[in-house]
Amino acid sequence: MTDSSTTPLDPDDLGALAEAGTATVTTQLFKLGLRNTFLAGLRTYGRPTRRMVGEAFTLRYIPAREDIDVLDVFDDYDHPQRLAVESVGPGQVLVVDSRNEGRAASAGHILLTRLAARHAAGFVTDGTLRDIAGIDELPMPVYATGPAAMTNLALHHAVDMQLPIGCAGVAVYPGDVLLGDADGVVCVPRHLVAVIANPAREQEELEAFLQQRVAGGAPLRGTYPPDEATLRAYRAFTRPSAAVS
Ligand SMILES: O=C([O-])CC(=O)C(=O)O
Ligand SMILES: [Mg+2]
Repeated sequence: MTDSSTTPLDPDDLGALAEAGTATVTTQLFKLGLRNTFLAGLRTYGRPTRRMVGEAFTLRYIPAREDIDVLDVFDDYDHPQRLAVESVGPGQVLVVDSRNEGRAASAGHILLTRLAARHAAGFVTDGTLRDIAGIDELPMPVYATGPAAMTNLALHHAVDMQLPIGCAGVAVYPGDVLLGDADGVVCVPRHLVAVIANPAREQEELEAFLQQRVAGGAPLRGTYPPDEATLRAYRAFTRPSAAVS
């Protein structure tokens, strides 16, 4: 296993991923052989002004048991769910393994309001959320499968944090980078962030050019993927002085 948890992250690389978006980033990871990086089936909530990008802070739920998971356990402020919310650092994304179990919520408006106040970059669960109307007003991006009113204790037992988890069928290691946009969330293994940042930026710029050509009436043949003539036109468009020499 690659222990990349200490690989430094360059803010410029994170910016490049955020600009590129999840579609381009999943393609870049696919080019490296990684096919299972997209957390499928999640919806986006909140009113963020920017795309979600940040390192994963993981929290794991296992199934609740009636004799252990009673409402009184929340009297303990050090309950792992509460502790996780109060431990996430600025710019980190709290990502919860809820086992795709949506019949009880992974969190609610108060916990996610606190997370936003701690300047977290976002919240991701493969389960559901309660108080969804309030959550949808938060300035922080939130991803979940939908709403459910029942509190998490009914079916979830928060057991540990900052260990590798599965979320929506994808392995998420603490410190991996989660990128979210309107398509959903992709998990970028931390050591690959620097590898794909520039290629992702280049793919995004080229595709913006191709998109304009197709919108202007160009057929797919010769344009998408671009043939030599289209690539020459692209280079002339991006570097006019280099193209004439
Ligand atoms: O009990 C819960 O699941 C948490 C909750 O409602 C909230 O954070 O507002
Ligand atoms: Mg609530």
